[in-house]
Amino acid sequence: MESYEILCRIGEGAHGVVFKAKHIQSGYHVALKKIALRKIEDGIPNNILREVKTLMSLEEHPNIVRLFEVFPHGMGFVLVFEFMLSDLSEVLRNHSILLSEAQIKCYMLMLLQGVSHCHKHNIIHRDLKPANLLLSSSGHLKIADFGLARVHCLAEDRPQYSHQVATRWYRPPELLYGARVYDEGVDLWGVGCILGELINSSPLFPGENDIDQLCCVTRILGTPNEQVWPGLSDLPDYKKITFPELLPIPLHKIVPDAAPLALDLLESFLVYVSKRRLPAVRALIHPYFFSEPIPAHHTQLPSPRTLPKRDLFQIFSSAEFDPSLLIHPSKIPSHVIAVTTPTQTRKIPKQITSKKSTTDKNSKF
Ligand SMILES: Nc1ncnc2c1ncn2[C@@H]1O[C@H](COP(=O)(O)OP(=O)(O)OP(=O)(O)O)[C@@H](O)[C@H]1O
Repeated sequence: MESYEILCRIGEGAHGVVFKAKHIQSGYHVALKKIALRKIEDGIPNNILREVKTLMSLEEHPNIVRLFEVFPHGMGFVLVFEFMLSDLSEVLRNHSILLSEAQIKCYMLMLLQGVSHCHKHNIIHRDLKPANLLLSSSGHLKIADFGLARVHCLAEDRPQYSHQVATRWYRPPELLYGARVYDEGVDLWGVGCILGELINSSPLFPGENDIDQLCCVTRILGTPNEQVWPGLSDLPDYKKITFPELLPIPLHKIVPDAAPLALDLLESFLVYVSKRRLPAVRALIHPYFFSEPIPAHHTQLPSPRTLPKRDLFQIFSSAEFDPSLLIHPSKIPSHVIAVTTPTQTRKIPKQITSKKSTTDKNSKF
């Protein structure tokens, strides 16, 4: 730990706190994930073991976050990652950013390159979502959070996997129906959801619970049956859930801003049968990426530095935040508006202002 100087706290995950730190010798910034074990006998949490094993086994790749080292510390240990400024969920939450088609293509290329690298090494990430796609100061997108990743077994007698993986909005239908045997298609569904979200600037399937999640999917793809999805009725939870017979809605009605080739790519990921989803390595040569507008260079992406502070978003969207306490702009004396920027005209209630100042340390920027 003496090699690092802690600069600030970035955030907290299920198993530990993440800090921004400086590697004293090189001056490089890193992210330290401190994992504290409550009792030594409990051992290392499975998620952490998976993350370390997966990242150690993967060859270095520009679109996978780098794990520099792991060392014991106190009652736990520390994972040292390359430091990333932001993540794709922050870009998507920022409504002042309207991504161009060329920029969306650039994000998708980087995502697919990372996914294809994982799949080439038989690793299924199982939790692809915008918050796990970190962005570096140079605009590179890197897949992070391999806590749910596992090595995909190609043998016939494959072990059964947990179906409680992948954050709900990005969870594929086979997992929602309780499948225990699944493949890389799990990640390709997530990739499709992310592409749709980048184009629409809102999630494609924002289910409120697991059943509602399946409803969101069936409303768009139509109610699945044995014809479109052979083997569906054998899935563990198939009989527990019945849906009215719905016909699919053409995707161009759901993603109206998508160009024809973008729709074609999207359609090739969002299919019920996992094996029919377009593999990442083939998606990389889809005509979408070779047609005008060509993908932007990563330096032409919105700079994470220009994104508003993460904590301000968290305050405005938190349960404690009472919008009725905001003063309507028409009620603010004109001289106040004249000297403030648009975001400052939002009057922040006292207790929230103080919350912000305490959490400000957590900001990534
Ligand atoms: N390499 C990194 N650089 C900068 N920030 C990071 C890095 N890795 C993680 N973070 C940030 O640290 C915070 C905690 O991350 P962590 O991976 O521990 O948990 P999580 O993904 O938020 O949740 P969970 O543990 O449930 O998966 C998040 O805000 C994440 O974006």
